Amino acid sequence: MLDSSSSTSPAPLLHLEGLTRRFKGRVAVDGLTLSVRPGEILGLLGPNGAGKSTTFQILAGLLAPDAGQVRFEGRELSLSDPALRRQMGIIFQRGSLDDLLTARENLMLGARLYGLTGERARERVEAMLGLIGLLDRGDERVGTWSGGMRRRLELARALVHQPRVVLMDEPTQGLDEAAFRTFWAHLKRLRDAEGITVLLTTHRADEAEVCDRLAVLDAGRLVACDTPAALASRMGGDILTVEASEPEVLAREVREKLGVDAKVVEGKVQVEARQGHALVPRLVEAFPAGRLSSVSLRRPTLADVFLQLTGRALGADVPAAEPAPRRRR
Ligand SMILES: Nc1ncnc2c1ncn2[C@@H]1O[C@H](COP(=O)(O)OP(=O)(O)OP(=O)(O)O)[C@@H](O)[C@H]1O
Repeated sequence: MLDSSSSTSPAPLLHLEGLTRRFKGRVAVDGLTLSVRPGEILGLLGPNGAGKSTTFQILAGLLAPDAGQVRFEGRELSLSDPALRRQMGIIFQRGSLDDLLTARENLMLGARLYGLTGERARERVEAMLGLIGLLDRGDERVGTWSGGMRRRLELARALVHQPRVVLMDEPTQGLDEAAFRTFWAHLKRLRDAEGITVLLTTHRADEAEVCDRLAVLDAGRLVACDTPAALASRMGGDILTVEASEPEVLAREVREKLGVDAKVVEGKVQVEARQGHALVPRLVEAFPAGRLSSVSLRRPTLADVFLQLTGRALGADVPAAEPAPRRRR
């Protein structure tokens, strides 16, 4: 079962059933079935080309699926249905703020687009500015703002009409570590304050770690869906990484001499081992001085989980001409 956490789950707010989209015969999204629970932050995780943006665009009503359906609170809805649109807030990968307007004006514009006017609109604009910690900056034009402040404002604008679901396509793309952390602190605060459900796309392992659940996509297919902790626990133990001048040769020798499964990942020899610390001295003893440039040990990340699930690094693109691999279990 791909969605291994579904048995105890509440009724889904949003349910995708067999969503499929092809481009010139090539399948970008391949029979995607996925439930998003009320109040959760669900991340669609996968490398470039996995089908995340295509899924986002289908849900945002920008692209028609070739097959499949979407249910909102159990009702089948067309993705262009205004009733569904009003329940959604959307943040696109490329920002869409008006640089010549102030933060308040940008939010007011967002409110008006969804039919909010007068005192109600003003109340929502002020509440949103407060929740993203920018109340005292509201009268500044946003053209000069940092990437992190702009993303927070986009988040506030997506929520100004009180949607139930927020869709975000790579929301923290290009943000530095500090801006990334601040964005997520505000996202979680807004989720709690407004009771929203969030579906986002990401290819960042650090962003995947902070989602409540992850749907792992590879070549348009769902390969796993679970909490980050449950996915990480699928890895047997520690990750030992060895840098050396001839990694392929070293990996073969490590397999032969130590009887462990060593492979080359992004130019370094990598071994997954239950007792990683016990392997370090064996490794150093087995190879003469100078063969190994460095040896390091760490806990597995979601990038390692992705590699194990798909045989592909999260940072790598899905090759355009490659036929979709067979589904793994
Ligand atoms: N408009 C299009 N025309 C043709 N092929 C497309 C189009 N949009 C997406 N594709 C192809 O569909 C596949 C999935 O792309 P998609 O953009 O959904 O992946 P992604 O996981 O979002 O990657 P990225 O993070 O790079 O956006 C890729 O092979 C891509 O080249």
